[in-house]
Amino acid sequence: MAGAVPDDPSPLRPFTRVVRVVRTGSTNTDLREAVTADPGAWPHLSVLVAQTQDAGRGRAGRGWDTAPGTALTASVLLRPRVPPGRLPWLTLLAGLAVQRATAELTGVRTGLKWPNDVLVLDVGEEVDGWGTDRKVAGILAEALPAAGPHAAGPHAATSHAGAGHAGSLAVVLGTGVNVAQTRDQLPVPWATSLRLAADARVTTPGAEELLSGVGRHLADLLTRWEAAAGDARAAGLAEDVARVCVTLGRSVRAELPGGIEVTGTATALDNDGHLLLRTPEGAERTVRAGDVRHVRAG
Ligand SMILES: Nc1ncnc2c1ncn2[C@@H]1O[C@H](COP(=O)(O)OP(=O)(O)OP(=O)(O)O)[C@@H](O)[C@H]1O
Ligand SMILES: O=C(O)CCCC[C@@H]1SC[C@@H]2NC(=O)N[C@@H]21
Repeated sequence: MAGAVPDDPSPLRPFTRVVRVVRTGSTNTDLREAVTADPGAWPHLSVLVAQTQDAGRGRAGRGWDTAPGTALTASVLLRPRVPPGRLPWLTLLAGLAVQRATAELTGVRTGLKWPNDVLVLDVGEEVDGWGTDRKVAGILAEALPAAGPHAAGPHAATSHAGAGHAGSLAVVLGTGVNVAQTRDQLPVPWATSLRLAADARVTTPGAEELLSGVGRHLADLLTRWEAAAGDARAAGLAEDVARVCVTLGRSVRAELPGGIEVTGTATALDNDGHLLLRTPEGAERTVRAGDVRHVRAG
């Protein structure tokens, strides 16, 4: 990462450490490398934010393209005190934090597409796989391999009993939000930005303001999630996610790893945050990973 700026003297709450860079390839790649090299320097809820990202990464090896200075591109280091099996919820909870912050700051109606997309709802012509919704943000969660005694960091010192692996998991949670792009600056027809989607009378929030909103919601959701040892249903979080997850109730085509395709109606999220589908034959299928496209019923 080039042009590292010294740590902010008045860090954005609730982040524990804020590092800004002017320009880099990928904040996820940088944060992974930095945490691996010096785990003790990156407490739970540290954030690395870049003004410009030149080689952003999306899910499934795809790129994440944002014109300089038009987007929020940030990665947060988390050491969630939950059993590893509950980790799929993290992407959904981060999506919920972004959904809430974007809606709150712009008045734009946003929702989640399982598992990692934040959408602006009902704003355009039909686009295959996206309906009339448009993608405004994406989440890329990457778990780090367990490391030595420092891996738990200071956060682990407060770990609650019963979480088992308390503090030993480290996850880099990347968030990309399209803030101010014009139509021409967006890489795909199903993308939008907050500026394009918001009422012209609304001032689009800056990336910093957005980051602060996302951080506040994320910290709140994580506290509730950890208090229930990762059981999102018990914490009432599964319901919160389901309320804004527009994939549920839709006809979808899921492309599973290995190229297998399953179609059906998305009915629910299971206890681990996986998507349940009811196939036309009446069978139930669990989608744990892969791409989901929203298709028109009938
Ligand atoms: N700023 C952005 N906003 C919304 N979506 C984006 C953005 N940048 C990249 N994408 C997404 O990334 C993908 C394009 O990335 P890339 O050019 O690496 O794709 P690819 O691997 O060639 O994709 P595909 O297999 O979909 O053709 C698209 O699927 C698109 O959803
Ligand atoms: O929708 C996706 O496929 C996920 C996109 C995630 C993009 C963010 S931008 C900040 C962080 N750094 C990256 O290289 N990727 C994530």
